[in-house]
Amino acid sequence: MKNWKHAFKLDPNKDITEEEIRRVCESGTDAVIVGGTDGVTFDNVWNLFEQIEPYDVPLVLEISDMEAVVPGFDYYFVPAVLNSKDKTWVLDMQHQAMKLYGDMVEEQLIFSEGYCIVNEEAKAFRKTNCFPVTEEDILAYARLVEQLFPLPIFYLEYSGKKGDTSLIQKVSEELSRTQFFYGGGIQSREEAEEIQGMVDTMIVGNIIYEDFETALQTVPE
Ligand SMILES: CC(C)=CCC/C(C)=C/CC/C(C)=C/CC/C(C)=C/CC/C(C)=C/CC/C(C)=C/CC/C(C)=C/COP(=O)(O)OP(=O)(O)O
Ligand SMILES: O=P(O)(O)OC[C@@H](O)CO
Ligand SMILES: [Mg+2]
Repeated sequence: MKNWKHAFKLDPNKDITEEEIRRVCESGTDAVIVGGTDGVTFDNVWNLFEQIEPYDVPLVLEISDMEAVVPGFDYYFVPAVLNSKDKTWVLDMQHQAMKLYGDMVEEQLIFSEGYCIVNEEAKAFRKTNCFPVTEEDILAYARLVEQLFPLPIFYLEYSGKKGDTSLIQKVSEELSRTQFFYGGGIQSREEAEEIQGMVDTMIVGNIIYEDFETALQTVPE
């Protein structure tokens, strides 16, 4: 996982053809993450799982709903939304889930992600009742995840919008042990190349559903 440069995020609540799934899995991406903010159910996660599982690519479930935890994935990522106003999204959901699934959790398979959601228009920002963050806030969250908590992954989430590259670079400089995930608004090979050098892992989501051929071009050669 440390060496993942690129991952596609497939949304269980969006339509994708079998042929597109094949091309995503064989694109050369380092991983496929299944995750979304709304309309994620056991059935639609299972449906994607069954279609992706036959391929060799590492397969991750990013859990966004306790009812939609499907067994069999290679890894499980659990978000904690650091800039949420509600403790629910930072700790309580995870606490509740540990009551339900705690005895099934295999430590090697589960990774927590410290999310900082920057784009105020993003569904996840609204759903998890986030407060707007300044550059100073973001850098402090990165330090928190690196030095104080620490968590294995810091996820700078712009979902739907491209982030500020000078800020991405500054975040990168704060992180050494923590894996730096960036996601949001990557819509071309050029944008992917620009961001690639600054982050450990870039996540490409919506463009898969908007312009499939361009999405495939975001995979580094
Ligand atoms: C049975 C079995 C195999 C068990 C395995 C055990 C296991 C791994 C248990 C896990 C236990 C656990 C700790 C679960 C976590 C529970 C949970 C629900 C936590 C809350 C997660 C959370 C904070 C979700 C909030 C939403 C969020 C941050 C989602 C991330 C994805 C994201 C931002 C997607 C982008 O949004 P999108 O939907 O694409 O938006 P657009 O449509 O606008 O594009
Ligand atoms: O959908 P986009 O904007 O590519 O963002 C990817 C990912 O960070 C969403 O969680
Ligand atoms: Mg999306």
